[in-house]
Amino acid sequence: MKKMIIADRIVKSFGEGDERRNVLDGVSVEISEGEFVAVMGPSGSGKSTLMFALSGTDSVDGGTVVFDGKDLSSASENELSDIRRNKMGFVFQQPTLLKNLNILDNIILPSMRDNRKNAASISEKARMLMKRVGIAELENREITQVSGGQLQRAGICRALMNSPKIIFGDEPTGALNSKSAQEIMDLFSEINADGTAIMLVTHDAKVAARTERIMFMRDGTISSELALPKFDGTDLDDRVEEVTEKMREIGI
Ligand SMILES: Nc1ncnc2c1ncn2[C@@H]1O[C@H](COP(=O)(O)OP(=O)(O)OP(=O)(O)O)[C@@H](O)[C@H]1O
Repeated sequence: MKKMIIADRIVKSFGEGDERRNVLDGVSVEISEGEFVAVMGPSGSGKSTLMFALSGTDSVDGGTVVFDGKDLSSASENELSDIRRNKMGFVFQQPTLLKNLNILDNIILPSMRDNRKNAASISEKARMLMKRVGIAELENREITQVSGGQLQRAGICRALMNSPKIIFGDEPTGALNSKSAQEIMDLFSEINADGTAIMLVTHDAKVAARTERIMFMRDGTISSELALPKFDGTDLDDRVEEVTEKMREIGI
């Protein structure tokens, strides 16, 4: 598969003077088109920082990140926001939806700001996605009138509006009960089966077990990886056991 992200020895530091330290300490990562990967590791090991660096959300202090052939460190702010808007989708633990807008309007808002498409086709696409993720009947609901799982489905719709090449998820199931979390993971598996790459930061072995490669971070580096076959929906318990065993082995 063609490489979509090639990060070479990236360094990201925070703090001043003696306090300054490398939160990413020379990390090299490659993610292929259509790949489904997870990043695990202890709190503070640099997982979210890695995600923000690979997505061009944050600049790096050393090394390079090439996304879809473009070196992000030489891209202008406009180019970066263009790439993020058109080629990447973001899903967070708590979807950042606006209280005074209904579900549909929240989903279409970022696309509406981008004037290149017309409102009717944007709404049509949003309704198609809402149907696909099982929230078609909720388009007029306020965001306070739906469950956490339904809200996350809306967040996923919003992330899919521009048909991204990759979805970055930072603990996307972290605020959900286990049933909703598994349903959201079913949805991610389907989205990935359609060809969209997904990178999830997670503490949850059940989430990571759905992916095909887990990168384990420690102190700003990737200390080990675990490769798994593509998930076909059948052997989740065995996969979770394999991931849990690996976590035990490396002391997470
Ligand atoms: N903007 C920032 N300014 C200063 N320090 C930061 C900043 N962002 C992250 N850090 C520090 O970098 C380290 C790594 O943070 P990061 O959020 O990447 O960890 P993580 O592995 O995702 O942790 P968690 O599992 O708790 O979310 C932490 O020590 C954090 O305090």
